Amino acid sequence: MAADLSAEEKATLLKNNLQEWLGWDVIEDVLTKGERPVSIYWGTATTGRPHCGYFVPMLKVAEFLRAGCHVKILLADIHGFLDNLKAPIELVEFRAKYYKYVITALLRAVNVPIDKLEFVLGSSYQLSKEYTMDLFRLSSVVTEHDAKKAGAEVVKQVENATLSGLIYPLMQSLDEEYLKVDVQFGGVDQRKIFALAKEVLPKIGYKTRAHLMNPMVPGLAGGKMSASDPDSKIDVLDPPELIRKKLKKAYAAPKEVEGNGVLSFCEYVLLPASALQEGEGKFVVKRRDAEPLVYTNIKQMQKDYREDILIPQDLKAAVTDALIVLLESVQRDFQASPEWQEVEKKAYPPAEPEKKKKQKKDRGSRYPGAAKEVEAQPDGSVEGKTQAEVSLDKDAAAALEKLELEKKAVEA
Ligand SMILES: N[C@@H](Cc1ccc(O)cc1)C(=O)O
Repeated sequence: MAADLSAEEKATLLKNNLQEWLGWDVIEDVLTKGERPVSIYWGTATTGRPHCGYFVPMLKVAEFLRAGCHVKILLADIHGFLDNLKAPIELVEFRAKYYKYVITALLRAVNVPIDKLEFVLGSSYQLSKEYTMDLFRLSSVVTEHDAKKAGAEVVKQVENATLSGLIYPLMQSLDEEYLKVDVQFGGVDQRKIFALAKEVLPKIGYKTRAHLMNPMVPGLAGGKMSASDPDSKIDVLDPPELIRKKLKKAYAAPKEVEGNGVLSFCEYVLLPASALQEGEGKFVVKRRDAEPLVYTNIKQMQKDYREDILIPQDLKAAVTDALIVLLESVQRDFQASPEWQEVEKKAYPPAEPEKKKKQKKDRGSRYPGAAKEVEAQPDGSVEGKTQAEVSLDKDAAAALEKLELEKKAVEA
């Protein structure tokens, strides 16, 4: 398929739906020479459950593959560790496995052939002697100030921040060299890390790469994505009824195109996904008392939406149906894979039993303060930690306990 695309057509595909790119000449060079495919990587820190928003970078990955690129997906387990110090590395590794299953299933759901896709686990090379020494070399040419600035939009910003947040952007820069790619792809939130990589790799004798950036797409459900509101994200394993419920709450004000997550999902996922299948993207919106609306591009959708021809209710219903179909495919893969199910249990152990056990113990405690310690606020936060952080701690504790038990079982 890619063989019949000209260098120009490939460039158009690569740039489609991007917000920004840096160092395009690097790509241009490889494309015009035409001797080998452009190689690109996208990295993801393996932390919380990947949600529907992951379709957005995946559709870009699909376009890269279609343009004949060699694509690597970095399952950045060590970055997950650096960003969530509470999570033991074993847990983060299980999450990396879980991410691999999800990403593969998302790509399958949009019919992307993944033979030219390569998964790389961060810890498989980031602990080598060479990498470690290069990290030290980088740390000797990057100031604390610049490392901190680079991570500002990506690394979790906390009080009494640890050194891990400074190591994170350095490693992300180094990954470009070790993954032997021409390009790093990511959201525009990665921009400052990309700029750091561009500047500092030559200082330790490596070449600079090109950087491609996706816009930040508003969340599908709810107004803002919020950790304390579980309804603000749609998990890839959410059942249809829950998807319907969450999408009902989605923010889609009549005639308002800006910040409209439902329209954005059409622009960055549903239209490109159908374009991959049929050559030309097509999205159909059924209406109660009128002919269906058929769209092949987002401009027309936005225009109709502004003019209230395409109304929120019909748009939401159509997106809900399309999403349910996509996720049905993902969930079928999940049901068919006992290995994936096993990994899911280990990567995200249910926090509930842990909580009950703790409270029971605390009730009998001799220390009156102890029971209060685990009391959650209405928003799920505990002692200044957000609900997400709290459940991460619980996940981590539960997972660690399980691992210990398993280790003991193996030893016995
Ligand atoms: N910073 C990326 C993850 C990442 C980690 C390492 C990389 O080399 C690339 C990307 C994120 O926000 O998820």
